[in-house]
Amino acid sequence: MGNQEKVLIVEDELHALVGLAELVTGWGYRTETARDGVEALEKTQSWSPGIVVTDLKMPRMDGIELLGKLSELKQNQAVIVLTAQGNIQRAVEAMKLGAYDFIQKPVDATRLRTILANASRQRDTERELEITRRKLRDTGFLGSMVGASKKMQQTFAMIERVAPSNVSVLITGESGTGKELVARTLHELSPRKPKPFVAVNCAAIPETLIESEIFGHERGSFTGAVERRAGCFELAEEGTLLLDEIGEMPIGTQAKLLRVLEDRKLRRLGSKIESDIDVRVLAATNKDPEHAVAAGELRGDLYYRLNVFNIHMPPLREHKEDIPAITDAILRDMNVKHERHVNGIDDEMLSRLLAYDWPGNVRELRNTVERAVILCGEGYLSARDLPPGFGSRSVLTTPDPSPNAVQVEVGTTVDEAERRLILKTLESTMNNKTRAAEILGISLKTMHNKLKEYGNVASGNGTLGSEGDD
Ligand SMILES: Nc1ncnc2c1ncn2[C@@H]1O[C@H](COP(=O)(O)OP(=O)(O)OP(=O)(O)O)[C@@H](O)[C@H]1O
Repeated sequence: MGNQEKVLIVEDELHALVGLAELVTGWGYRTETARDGVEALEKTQSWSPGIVVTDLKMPRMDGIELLGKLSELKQNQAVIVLTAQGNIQRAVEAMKLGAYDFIQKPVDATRLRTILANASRQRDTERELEITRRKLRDTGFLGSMVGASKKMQQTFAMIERVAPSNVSVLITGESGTGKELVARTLHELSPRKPKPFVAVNCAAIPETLIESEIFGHERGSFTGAVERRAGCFELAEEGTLLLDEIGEMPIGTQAKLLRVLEDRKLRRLGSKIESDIDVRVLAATNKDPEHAVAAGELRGDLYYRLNVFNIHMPPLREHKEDIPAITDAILRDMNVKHERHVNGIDDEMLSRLLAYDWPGNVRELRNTVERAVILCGEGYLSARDLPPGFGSRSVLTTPDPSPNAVQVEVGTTVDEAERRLILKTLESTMNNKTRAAEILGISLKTMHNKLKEYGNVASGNGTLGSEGDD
């Protein structure tokens, strides 16, 4: 066979150990041996086997403990467990802990050979994927994220480092910098990938509903709770939950959230029963979390619980060198979305994009390019396809009253004047509600409530309470 896969065989019974090692070496694998879990751990560190075949019952450290330690180290070995006859529960336990497969003793050589061949094939595929991922990262891609600048490469490295584990991550950065995209990428690169990713925007949900939205409720637990409803935690079971705009969550709800995170147990509103949960929790905020803690908007203990790792997204103006590549990726998306055939952008447009400060960050770039793709349709985008007045001023930082003025005649009610101002500001931010709320000095929650009043219902793709980009 000539397979050069490295196989570590762990067995306390010397006779069996030697026999297995000879067998496996005879099939063309490189083998090493260990007499218990402790020795096996040392060998995995120094020799990096792709496959570990281990007995369960051993002195010092047994097979189950070894499995746990290996999965903590995240070296992704395929672990094949040897179990005593009739001890199927232990085998099931091992599979739950991430073992690749199990085989009963006395070992059937044909079966072991097949399992090893399959495990080795799977390892090859994983390695190829890893190489492709690394190549892509070197050229500036991580999942759907684009960025070859030093700042983005540092972010990518951090994402790759923390993605496979279960730790909480607090993602900070200005609005539109890609915080939600980071959360999705963390999920995509984690073993939770096949399970749901649920995002909930805490600012977009009225205070009275937020607890039921997050924790779920039983029928009749409050007025309006006509039927039992699963909350975000349950929807994200075994997957990942992003709590967006965490600083906007009411303080009382923060206390309940902290308890859920600490106990890993959940009780729906109005229920007496607690159930175990397995959800990885990520949080995002565009505020400075330390200021939010100092201002009493974010509980300090919750902040420390969520901020096990911090990923800070830089504003686009600090990594403008990524603008061409990000624009390219957006163009490809928009061609598909709007069935257009745009090939690229011309030099003048590119220099205009590079000269601008992008207060709305990548979201603003995305909206600008989308508009241009719709207008242009095919060939190359040119400066003509940019919005009127683009770049001559920053609509978001220094509003110029002339093009964005709101007409308010005497006799207009205060409510109506407010409505016009809110809608006009929203128009100037290309429907970016977070930016508009910032400009108006109101909370995002108030913005959403107002829009609901005006009959403009917030939409989002799979995001509960999302403000939507487009
Ligand atoms: N590095 C990137 N590469 C490609 N697209 C990006 C990148 N960063 C952000 N985007 C895109 O920009 C848009 C805004 O990103 P996202 O919604 O993740 O920002 P955010 O920081 O969560 O914003 P907010 O604070 O307003 O919720 C999305 O369409 C996202 O796909």
